[in-house]
Amino acid sequence: MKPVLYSIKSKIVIFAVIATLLPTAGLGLLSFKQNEALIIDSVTRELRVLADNVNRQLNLWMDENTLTIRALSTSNPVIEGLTILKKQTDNTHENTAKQTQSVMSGYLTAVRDKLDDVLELTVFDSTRKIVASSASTPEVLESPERWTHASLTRGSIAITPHWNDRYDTAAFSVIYPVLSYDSQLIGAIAATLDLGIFRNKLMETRKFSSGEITLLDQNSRVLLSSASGIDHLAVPNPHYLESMQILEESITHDGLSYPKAIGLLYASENVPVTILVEQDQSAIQASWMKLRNRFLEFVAILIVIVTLVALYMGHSIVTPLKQLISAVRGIVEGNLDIYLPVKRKDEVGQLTTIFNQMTDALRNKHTEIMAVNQAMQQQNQLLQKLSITDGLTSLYNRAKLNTILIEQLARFKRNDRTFCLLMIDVDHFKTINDKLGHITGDKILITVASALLKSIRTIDYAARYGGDEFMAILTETNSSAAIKTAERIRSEVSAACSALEEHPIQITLSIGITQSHHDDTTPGDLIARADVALYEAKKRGRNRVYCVDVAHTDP
Ligand SMILES: Nc1nc2c(ncn2[C@@H]2O[C@H](COP(=O)(O)OP(=O)(O)OP(=O)(O)O)[C@@H](O)[C@H]2O)c(=O)[nH]1
Repeated sequence: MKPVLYSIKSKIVIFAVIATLLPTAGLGLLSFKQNEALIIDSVTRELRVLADNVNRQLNLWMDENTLTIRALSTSNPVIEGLTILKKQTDNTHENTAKQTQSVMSGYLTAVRDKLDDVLELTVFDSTRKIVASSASTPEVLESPERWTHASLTRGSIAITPHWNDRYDTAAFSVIYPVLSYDSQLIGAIAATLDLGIFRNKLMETRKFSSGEITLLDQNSRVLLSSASGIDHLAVPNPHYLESMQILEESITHDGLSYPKAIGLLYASENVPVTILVEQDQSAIQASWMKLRNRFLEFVAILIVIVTLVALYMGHSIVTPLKQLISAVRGIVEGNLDIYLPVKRKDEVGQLTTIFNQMTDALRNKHTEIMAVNQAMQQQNQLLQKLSITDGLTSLYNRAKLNTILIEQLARFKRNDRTFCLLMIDVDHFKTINDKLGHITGDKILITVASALLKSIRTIDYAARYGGDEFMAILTETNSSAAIKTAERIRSEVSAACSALEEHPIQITLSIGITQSHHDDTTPGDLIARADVALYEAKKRGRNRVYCVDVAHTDP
């Protein structure tokens, strides 16, 4: 049996699977690559929109607070208080100064209490000395050297956002100049804003995206984050610090909010903070993996379907082929009574039809050949019979007689079983012929042959030696028994010829007999002795039997 791999069915299945798998896998890989790029692109776009949104919110928040503090810087209590203090400093009225400071502090406290975003309000005089504050111990602001006269006249100074331990929140201070009614710089007002309040806005913005938003200070430390569990002032990994320089570029990194993230850094316009937006990369990968698994499932199902179809196709080809092979084997073994039912109209059906036609033709030819064979056999048998038979009498002919004598001689030498040869001649047959004609002569010869055959046993042989001469071989018979048989022949023949319907005739026979001798080597030896015996019978007056092997009395 050949390996299964070489069968037509296996080849069809292997081809079908390869033909399905190669293009599907190729297209799948291509589409994965494109999908991956599309997903990353789409996530980056979403993060950019989110960062834009946060930036806008931050600007709005800053604008609102700027308006409020600007309004405060031009409020009467602040301007008048600073004007009074300036004059009192000049005139050194200490009590009045303290009273004015106290009034101003009360005013600032009242204002701060009304503003949710403001943690603390502090007023400085033109020498950058604190004169009033809403806080009992005002925040120590950055070195006053930074807010020089020139810088204040430009509008405002923003102090870098930082974590304020006292208020336990991310704070952001802004300083605005205070001008007198005649536009002289008489001091400044500093507002410390609560960035923590902005977290609610971040959370609102985050509703529209699955990304997390984190605000970083200028040292890349966390000020505020929409994600829970992020410590303030946590320092992101050094990768962030590098990324700070690559603003607006999406990066994949060890995230702050997620183990692996796609993130975007964005510099805020009005507030000196960096906006970091991040999205969980594993979630993106999970959706990609889900897509990949769907694709693999699809490919697996496709391969199963293709394999089943290929198996069915292979089966539909191989099964009829196997039937044909088995039928052809049957024909080779000689069974022509085979018919295969034609169930299909395709090439296999055509092949089956042709096969049936071929077996029909073979059957017909076989029948013809068998008939011819039989006729030939009959002819052969006839020829064989004719070759050993005398045409007129149907007795054995001379050639067969010769063969029988050879066999009998051999047998005699082998078993020492004596046999006798009788040479029989119709007396005066020429005269009969002449008188009655050859046709009647033939009938008489046939009658003599028939009577001869009746007179001997089935184990004996009778032959026509030629003309009116016949031979009889009596097996396992000695001379005396042969003489008796010869006499019986004579009387049988005589009786038969006398009883002929058209020409009853008196027929006599002369018979010469010899027994087998041990020195006989050829049939001729026996025939010669039988001939001598016949001659002697004729000589002694015909119508008698003479045996050379027994003593006869003289006639
Ligand atoms: N009708 C017929 N006659 C045959 C046939 N064969 C030989 N004969 C004739 O048989 C005769 C034989 O005669 P012979 O053998 O000469 O002698 P006979 O007349 O029998 O005389 P004896 O034998 O001496 O008594 C011949 O006339 C042959 O022509 C045959 O097949 N048919």
